[in-house]
Amino acid sequence: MSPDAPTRVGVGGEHPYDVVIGTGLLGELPGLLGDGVQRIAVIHPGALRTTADAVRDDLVAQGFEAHAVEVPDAEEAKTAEVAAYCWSVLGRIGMTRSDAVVGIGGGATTDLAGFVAASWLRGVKWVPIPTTVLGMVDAAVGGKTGINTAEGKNLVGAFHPPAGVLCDLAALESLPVNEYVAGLAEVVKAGFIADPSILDIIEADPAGAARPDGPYVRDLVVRSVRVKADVVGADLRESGLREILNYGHTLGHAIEKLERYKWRHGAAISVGMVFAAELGRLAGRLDDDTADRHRRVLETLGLPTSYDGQAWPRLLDTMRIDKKSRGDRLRFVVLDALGKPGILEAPDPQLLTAAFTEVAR
Ligand SMILES: NC(=O)c1ccc[n+]([C@@H]2O[C@H](COP(=O)([O-])OP(=O)(O)OC[C@H]3O[C@@H](n4cnc5c(N)ncnc54)[C@H](O)[C@@H]3O)[C@@H](O)[C@H]2O)c1
Ligand SMILES: O=C(O)C(=O)C[C@@H](O)[C@H](O)[C@H](O)COP(=O)(O)O
Ligand SMILES: [Zn+2]
Repeated sequence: MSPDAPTRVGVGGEHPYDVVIGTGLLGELPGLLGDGVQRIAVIHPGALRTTADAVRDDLVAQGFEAHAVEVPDAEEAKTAEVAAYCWSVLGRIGMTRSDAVVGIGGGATTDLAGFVAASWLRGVKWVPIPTTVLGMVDAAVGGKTGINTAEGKNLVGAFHPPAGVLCDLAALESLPVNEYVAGLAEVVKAGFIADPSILDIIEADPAGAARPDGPYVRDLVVRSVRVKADVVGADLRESGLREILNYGHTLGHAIEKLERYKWRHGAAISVGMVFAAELGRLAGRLDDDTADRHRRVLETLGLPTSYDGQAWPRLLDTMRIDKKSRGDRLRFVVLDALGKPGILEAPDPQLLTAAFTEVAR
């Protein structure tokens, strides 16, 4: 195998597919889309217009009828209004059940594109082409698609696995360093919940790990994708195991909402993971070293690990509508050891407050 050959990570389950990781992958797209596709809607934000146009032109050159559909940037795209705009474009171009959606961009764009694909005609094929590290290692893999509502993050959505995922690492060259670093929070998450070798790589050279053109990009992406693929291949619909991917997200999503989505997702879940580690420690489930390691590794990458102490009542209120909640019972993913996640059911409110005190500033 030549060093530039793409790595393919298989995602199992009812509708298996490949996550292809490498460079110069555009030629792989028709193969992932499979037979029978005539029309393709290429959903993308303005920031990725050049890339989307190149993909569209390439598809047209190969005989497809491809349309670029520009949507607002980042979290602004994850709204019912933007989804409705996309549905209206799909209607106008005559997209049928044998056609397909391609989403090009960060996790926000692929979450929207996947949701549009899941809901249009009750489900058409789609392929995400993630262009952020967060999109590659997490959002584009696993078929969790959705949009936000005024009440909170990702409250409307569907499980709709893609036909394949194209992670072209060359896209990361134009990604601002702060976006790259924010995305590393999900990489660190994969390290804590399942593959500690990820943490070893980062800790051995944090400056190198924090660079989108650094020496560990491919290794970190492949390892994190493997973690995600193993989990979602076994539990697409989050009936159990998949909840571990929500490590740090209960508080993280509440922070995002309070910040009106001006904080990056990765930054919010960075604070959320330190909170979850403190919760695990205070519940007597996680050892001190592993709990402390969270703050250390996240801070060494330049990620935030604290949040406004005054916000606790509002955060607590927002967390009640977290998807892991069951009725009045809050549920949190915590660690029992490195790589051993579990669920903390309905923790005592005093425990929650004590854990938050550890991240409050
Ligand atoms: N579905 C899932 O399983 C899942 C998993 C994790 C996160 N998410 C979601 O993903 C979203 C966060 O994704 P994100 O961190 O990728 O943020 P994002 O999609 O908001 O993108 C961040 C910014 O980077 C820009 N950008 C993207 N690619 C670029 C490139 N190659 N060069 C230059 N600029 C580029 C975007 O235009 C945007 O401004 C959140 O909405 C989160 O809820 C979903
Ligand atoms: O794939 C999953 O499952 C995850 O929980 C991955 C998370 O990183 C991601 O942010 C996801 O969108 C959160 O899902 P939600 O169901 O809590 O909205
Ligand atoms: Zn996430």
